[in-house]
Amino acid sequence: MEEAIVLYPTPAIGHLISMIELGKLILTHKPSLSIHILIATAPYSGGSTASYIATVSSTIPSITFHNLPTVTLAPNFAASTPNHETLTFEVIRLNNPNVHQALLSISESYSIQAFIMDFFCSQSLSVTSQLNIPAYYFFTSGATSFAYFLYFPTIHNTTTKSLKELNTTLNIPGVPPMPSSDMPKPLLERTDKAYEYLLNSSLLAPKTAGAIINTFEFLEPKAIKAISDGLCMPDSPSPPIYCIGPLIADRGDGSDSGHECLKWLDSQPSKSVVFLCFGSLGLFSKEQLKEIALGLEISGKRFLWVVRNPPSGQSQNLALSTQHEPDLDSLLPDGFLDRTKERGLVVKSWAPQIAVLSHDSVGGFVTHCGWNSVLEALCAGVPMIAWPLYAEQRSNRVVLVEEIKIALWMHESYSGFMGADEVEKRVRELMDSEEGDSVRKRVLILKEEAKAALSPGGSSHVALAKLFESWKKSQAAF
Ligand SMILES: O=c1ccn([C@@H]2O[C@H](COP(=O)(O)OP(=O)(O)O[C@H]3O[C@H](CO)[C@@H](O)[C@H](O)[C@H]3O)[C@@H](O)[C@H]2O)c(=O)[nH]1
Repeated sequence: MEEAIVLYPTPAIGHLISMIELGKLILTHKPSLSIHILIATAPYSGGSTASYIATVSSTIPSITFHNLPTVTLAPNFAASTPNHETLTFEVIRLNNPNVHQALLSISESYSIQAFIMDFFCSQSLSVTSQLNIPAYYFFTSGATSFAYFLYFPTIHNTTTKSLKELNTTLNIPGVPPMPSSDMPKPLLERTDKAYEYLLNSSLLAPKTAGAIINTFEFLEPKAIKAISDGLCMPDSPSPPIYCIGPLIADRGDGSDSGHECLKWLDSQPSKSVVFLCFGSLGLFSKEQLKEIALGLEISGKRFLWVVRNPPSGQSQNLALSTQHEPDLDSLLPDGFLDRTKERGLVVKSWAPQIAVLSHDSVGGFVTHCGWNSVLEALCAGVPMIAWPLYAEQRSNRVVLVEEIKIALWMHESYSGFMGADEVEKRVRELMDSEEGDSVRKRVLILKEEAKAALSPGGSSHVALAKLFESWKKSQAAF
């Protein structure tokens, strides 16, 4: 019987693309395998993945997508939940019968070697253990985040308070000193449903056959060592980890090449442009957009800025529903576009980020610190300014600035507001100062190390080979 690997990403673009890239990577080394990818209904919109999936589907015959039947959240569920992560967990929970059915149907024609699920899909472990299929986590953020997720049950057991009340610095093996308030939002509140789901994903880690992480040894050596030494799960056996990254989307189809912003970049001097883009979901208030505009204007620097409409109603600064094109004239200061037209371009809603970061004219990146954005900048050798917004991005900022030293810190007010003077100061600092030079040099070293990690004999290449070996062993064990 032909052998297959089944992948189960969460539908969010920041999770789904790197999982599909993992499928492609597996195929380059094991072309005889068949890759099956289960796609659950997206609980919110935020970055369309349809054209990317269509391209993969039509160009790589060994990858088959299985759209799981649509599940419906209870009425008012979305409105009553404080975190978008909870919506994802709920969709995954409701999909368990569909996953069960899909696995049964795939196994009629294939021998399933492994089931690789997103860390957020841990509830499907009950299905895979019932069917005796070895299951692995795929962790789409860095090893440092994985280290604190593994340690999270320990933190949970040592206090009855919520992290948001602790106001302390957490000392977690392999993790730089972490202010408790910089932990991911769903971990801050004990009564939050997402807290319970994430705690459960952490507790279930020892039941997996291993965890695949989108990082590489040189990038996060301390976290990787601490996890491998079992320090992050003091009370249970830690799963083996496979750091196979960096995995970033390969947009080799050239679909982005005609975008107006790339043509504009062609006319800008080398390394002169600061790119500002805030992930698949990031939104700012109108007041904040105005401050960014003023900061960019007084900085005198060239810029390319992706602007979206401000949040409305329940959306908590996140683009969880379909976005309308922003009306730039009403959102930005009077005359801003005209005054900066020689050196700046504002793009509405979405830019081809990977192509932009790889363009020679781009010299800096103001980012929300989503892990894919970080890896994409690193692979392009572009230094960053860290402006975290949601999910685990505040802890990523600590790691990027304090530990890896490829980003500058942006200092927000207590409410999270960033004044024009701060925007101006950091942009100038990145482009013109010694601090900027220092992060630029460091990111170029990491760019080379990333390539080396993926090359034959490199750490990620070796980790992938070990992962393939483990499939044989887990098959034997099941
Ligand atoms: O205008 C845009 C905006 C985004 N992107 C792409 O969208 C992806 C965004 O991914 P990421 O930077 O990781 O941000 P999120 O979409 O916010 O990703 C979620 O998933 C990540 C991986 O787990 C986490 O690190 C983040 O905090 C979490 O919010 C990247 O590939 C970007 O290149 C574009 O191409 N154009």
